[in-house]
Amino acid sequence: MVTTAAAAHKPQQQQTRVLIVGNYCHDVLIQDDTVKAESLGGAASFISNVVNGMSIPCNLVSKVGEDFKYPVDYTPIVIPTSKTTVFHAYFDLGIHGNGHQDRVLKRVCACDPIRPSDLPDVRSNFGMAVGVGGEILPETLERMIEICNSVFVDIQALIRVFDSVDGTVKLVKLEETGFYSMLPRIGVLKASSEEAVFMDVEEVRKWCCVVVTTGKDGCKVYWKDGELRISPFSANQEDPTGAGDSFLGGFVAGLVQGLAVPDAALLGNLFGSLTVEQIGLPKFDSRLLQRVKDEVQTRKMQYLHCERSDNELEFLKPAGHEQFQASLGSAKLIPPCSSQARPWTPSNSPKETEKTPIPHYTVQAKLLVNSVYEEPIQTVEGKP
Ligand SMILES: Nc1ncnc2c1ncn2[C@@H]1O[C@H](COP(=O)(O)OP(=O)(O)OP(=O)(O)O)[C@@H](O)[C@H]1O
Ligand SMILES: O[C@H]1[C@H](O)[C@@H](O)[C@H](O)[C@@H](O)[C@H]1O
Repeated sequence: MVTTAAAAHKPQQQQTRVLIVGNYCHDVLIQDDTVKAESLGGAASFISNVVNGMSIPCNLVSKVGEDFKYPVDYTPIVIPTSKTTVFHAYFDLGIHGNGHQDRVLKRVCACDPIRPSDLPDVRSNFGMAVGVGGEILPETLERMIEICNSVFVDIQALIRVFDSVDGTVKLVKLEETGFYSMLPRIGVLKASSEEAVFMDVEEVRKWCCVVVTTGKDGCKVYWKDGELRISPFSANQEDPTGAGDSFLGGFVAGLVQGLAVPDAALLGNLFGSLTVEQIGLPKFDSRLLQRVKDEVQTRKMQYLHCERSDNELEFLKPAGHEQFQASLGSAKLIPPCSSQARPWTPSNSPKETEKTPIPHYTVQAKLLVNSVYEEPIQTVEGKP
């Protein structure tokens, strides 16, 4: 893996494998002025969901307020003087501003930033800077670079700014942020295709690996000397929320287990495709997860016949990549252990007369159909 000079000089303490840094949040999905669903959100929750699903040990640093309302595997830091970060996602088809194709996001509450002193005093193999609401500060990323062998960054943690009146998420150019000079010391920068236009990919790829996710078309990996398109898996999209986060979780899960970049990106595409098929935080079927883990083990055995370096990202497609893709694709076809009712989705917006039963699609999300939701939707903290 990419090892930074700073990391190489640190005393080798016990390592946890993956350190995820970013705030949990409350997601509210809205269409036609109605709350359609609420879910645990934040890139940290989607990524840990995948990494845990793949049985990879990790540690997570997140801040929430006392109003935080979901059960989670990694206890967040509770800030008594702050509220949990809240995002409202508007799926109204009429809204297409600000480069968002499928939804407009508004941050209506923001919890405190994560500071260097909040990070554990223990080395990690992979650090993931995955903020959603501006909680990753330049000094936080600096500290992550010091304590992690390789740092993966979601560009959304770096380039989001928030409208001072209604919290609408806007993006700024990466060069204009205080993070730009750190690029040579990070391992991978991940962006969606909408976010990628806010950086000069040709410039950034000279410094670190760039992965651009392209929705139903999969993703593209750029590095100094080359680029590769990685094929998608087909999916019936219900809700795009968190697809990029789950992609990053799958990608890192693959790399942690020693897969080459193209194979790890396939795993990212797989988890991205599984995520868009459910609303909010997805619940992965246990048989599917087992099969994916088995396929990864089989793939690793195939690597034993190839000469590979242990401390650098391997970019070239290893022999058998297409077979690995087919195996993961067939894992996706395993019927789920239990069938699920079809919930509300941005694309199948329910008619007034439809009475959809409330489905139990994930333990950590609840669905409000033609809502009996009584609290007013806030557009900005403290304002109706
Ligand atoms: N409709 C789809 N069909 C199949 N795979 C998809 C689909 N949408 C997304 N994916 C997978 O998920 C990955 C991430 O999707 P996308 O590029 O939309 O990220 P994103 O815009 O960052 O998502 P979000 O902001 O909602 O987390 C893609 O690279 C792809 O592998
Ligand atoms: O839960 C979601 C998810 O993490 C998205 O990737 C992010 O863009 C949103 O801000 C967040 O509310």
